[in-house]
Amino acid sequence: MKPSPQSAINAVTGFAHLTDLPCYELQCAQARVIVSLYGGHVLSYQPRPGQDVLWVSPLARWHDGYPIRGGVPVCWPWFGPVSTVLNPEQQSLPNHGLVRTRMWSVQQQTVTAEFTQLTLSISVADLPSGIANVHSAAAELSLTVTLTATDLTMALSCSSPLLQQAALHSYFAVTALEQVHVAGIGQSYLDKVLANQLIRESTPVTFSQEIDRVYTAPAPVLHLDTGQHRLAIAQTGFDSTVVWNPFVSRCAAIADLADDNYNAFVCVETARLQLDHAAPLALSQKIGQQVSQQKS
Ligand SMILES: O=P(O)(O)OC[C@H]1O[C@H](O)[C@H](O)[C@@H](O)[C@@H]1O
Repeated sequence: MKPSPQSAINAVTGFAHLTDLPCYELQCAQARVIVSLYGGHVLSYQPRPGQDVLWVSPLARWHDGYPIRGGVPVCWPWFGPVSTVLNPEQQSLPNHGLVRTRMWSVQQQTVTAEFTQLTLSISVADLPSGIANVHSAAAELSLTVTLTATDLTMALSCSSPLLQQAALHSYFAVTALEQVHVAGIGQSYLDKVLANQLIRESTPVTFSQEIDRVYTAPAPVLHLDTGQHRLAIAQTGFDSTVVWNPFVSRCAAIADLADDNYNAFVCVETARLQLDHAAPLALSQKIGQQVSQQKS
């Protein structure tokens, strides 16, 4: 099929202040996405010019082993501090897995009039023994980013039946933190601020304190009002959704966040966290605007 002049994929260098970062730019109609090869990391999603749905920290770095703060980090094959189930030898291993700080390669590019799609992949051979005992060869992880005129889908997959966790750790830009609303997230969560206490609460999540929650029964489609956008976040292959905002004191303690940056984002993270059995991974998050309620 002859590609539409409005759909394209181009290699570009740099995004915002990360001027030497190798990236790809996807376009479809008015929509635009930037994907970094470092981390296999979506950095920007503009459904229309000038309106970024995602947020990247002005202090984000990518050299010296830093994961990029913002966008959509890929957490794999564990989430948060590594579990001793995956890491029985208790090696010193980074938060959120191994692939946020590695270079990925381009596997496939597809450009049509209806969508633009880029697949990145990475091969990981140095899995800790709790994963490698189940599957000793290198594991292949791929991220397929599909942009249409109306939505962005990120699909993370690993066909090996591994004991594996994963998350698409999206940082959404917000304009008024106190008005941010997440609908469909459910009423039960493990509160990481309270040592993983299980809480059941019928009131909606609000962001007036540090929030770090693993929601255990979220709906397949969440609705996020960021103040600027009303977004539908569709999830597949997940067992949890993590909601995070560091608020004042935790934000001040994080080196690659400015002190007031907690006001600028909330994370809504589509996650698979179970460690009960080894299985292939197919996790996706699709971000679309609720057109009927879109704010100008
Ligand atoms: O600082 P990072 O390793 O990027 O993690 C940032 C945050 O990610 C998730 O939201 C976790 O639930 C939080 O506990 C963690 O603080």
